[in-house]
Amino acid sequence: MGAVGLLYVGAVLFLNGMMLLGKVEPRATAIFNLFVGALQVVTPTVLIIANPGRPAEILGASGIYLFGFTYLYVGINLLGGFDSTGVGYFSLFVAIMALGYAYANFQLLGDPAFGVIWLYWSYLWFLFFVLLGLKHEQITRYTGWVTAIQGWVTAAIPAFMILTGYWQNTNLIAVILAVFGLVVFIGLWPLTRGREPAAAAPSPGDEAVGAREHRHRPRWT
Ligand SMILES: NC(N)=O
Repeated sequence: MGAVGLLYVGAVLFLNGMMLLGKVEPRATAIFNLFVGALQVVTPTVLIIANPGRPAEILGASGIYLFGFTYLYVGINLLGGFDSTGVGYFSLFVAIMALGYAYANFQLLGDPAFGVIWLYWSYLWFLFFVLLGLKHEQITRYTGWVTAIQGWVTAAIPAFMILTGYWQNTNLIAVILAVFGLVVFIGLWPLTRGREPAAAAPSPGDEAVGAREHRHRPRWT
């Protein structure tokens, strides 16, 4: 059941990445955050109720709320136009907790591939903290790319592999993911630097351009 939710996590991360890259209007993205946020609160609740007395299942399910609440929080923030610092500092909490879940996957649950995936999520939620909590908008484009790529690599593809029975040899998958993450997320840094969208405040002669930028820029930063 967790894999079904994870599939749609892939979609919401992809959409959020596209929003940060200025491709999707923030309020349109907000609605899908509400869908997936609700799904990722219902899913662990059902898993916990269905698995009483199974600590490993409950441990696995407990982490899903970190993300369900993130997506609900983002969706409501974007629709209401609220300040992003709450989501930003909640993301710091998620980034720290994700290190604990990475450890649990490596040491307690015997799933090194998901250990690495939790490290990816810790990194991404730390970027959300820097972007939304500390408001360092210069990493918007970098964060957009990392978010969209993680949607596929940490969620949609693993979920589909689990659902189809191809999620095997998790030691090998862990090594591939670790190398991929290091190469791509370091390589993206110089490629995305200095290529942020123009500043939000347009000059008086730029009204039409400024209005267009404003429509497409995520207002959660
Ligand atoms: N599991 C996540 N990142 O929603």
